[in-house]
Amino acid sequence: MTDALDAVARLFVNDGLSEDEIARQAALYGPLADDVRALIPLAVQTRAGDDDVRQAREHLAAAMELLGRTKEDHPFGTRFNDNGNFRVWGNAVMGLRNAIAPLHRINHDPDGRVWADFHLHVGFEGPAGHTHGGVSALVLDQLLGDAARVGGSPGMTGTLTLRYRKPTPLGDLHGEAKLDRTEGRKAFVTGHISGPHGICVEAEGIFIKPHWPVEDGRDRNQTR
Ligand SMILES: CCCCCCCC/C=C\CCCCCCCC(=O)SCCNC(=O)CCNC(=O)[C@H](O)C(C)(C)COP(=O)(O)OP(=O)(O)OC[C@H]1O[C@@H](n2cnc3c(N)ncnc32)[C@H](O)[C@@H]1OP(=O)(O)O
Repeated sequence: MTDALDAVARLFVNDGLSEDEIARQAALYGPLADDVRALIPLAVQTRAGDDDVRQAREHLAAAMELLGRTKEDHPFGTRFNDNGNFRVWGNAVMGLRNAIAPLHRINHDPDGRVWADFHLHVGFEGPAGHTHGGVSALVLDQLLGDAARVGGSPGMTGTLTLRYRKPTPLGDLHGEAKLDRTEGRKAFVTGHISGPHGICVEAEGIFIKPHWPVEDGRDRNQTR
């Protein structure tokens, strides 16, 4: 195992938390991330003047001082308990504790399709008024990877190919993905993002199951 893969495995931890404790932490830290998320478009759009911005920054500095008093010194990783309650709370796309994560929830249909309705605020802008192409790739990487996992072939992204068919607006969007087939350790997955005027980005991905044993979390809860 390489050092990098070793680090992935080390952050894959059964922390033995009770369901009550997980619920307590979700109720405590989820709203904190929501508040920070709400700040991002405000930083882009506020018209506040010198005094208000200075005051707001003092409040934020005080909040950062409070929050920084005790903290972990490593990324969140993947945590789970004996019930198979998996948590990826630091995940960039759907982490409950991650303020940049645009997805609240990924839904799983019985036929293996995974999908999410989500909202991209102005902090995700690329071309004027539209979604940054890298953000579409970010969301599709997660959706396609989750479809591979749900289909029983969890893996790292080997190749992700995108076709940007038309500009993706900001705002309310839909994304979905489905496992097409597997070949050995490779899972071939397709998906897309659509907006009010149809499909904007199509994706094909190859997800490769690492050599080391992976607990895939299939048929288990995976909370944001
Ligand atoms: C303990 C925890 C473990 C967790 C594991 C994941 C579980 C996921 C669960 C839930 C997912 C939820 C959703 C997540 C979504 C987000 C995912 C990301 O963002 S992942 C970050 C970006 N991706 C990387 O950083 C990969 C970096 N690359 C690598 O680590 C390796 O290159 C890896 C694992 C992709 C392949 O390495 P090899 O050593 O296993 O590959 P070789 O043995 O050489 O090849 C195996 C087969 O795959 C093909 N292959 C190899 N690399 C390929 C590639 N890049 N694209 C296409 N095919 C490739 C080869 O041609 C070969 O095919 P032939 O068996 O001969 O037919």
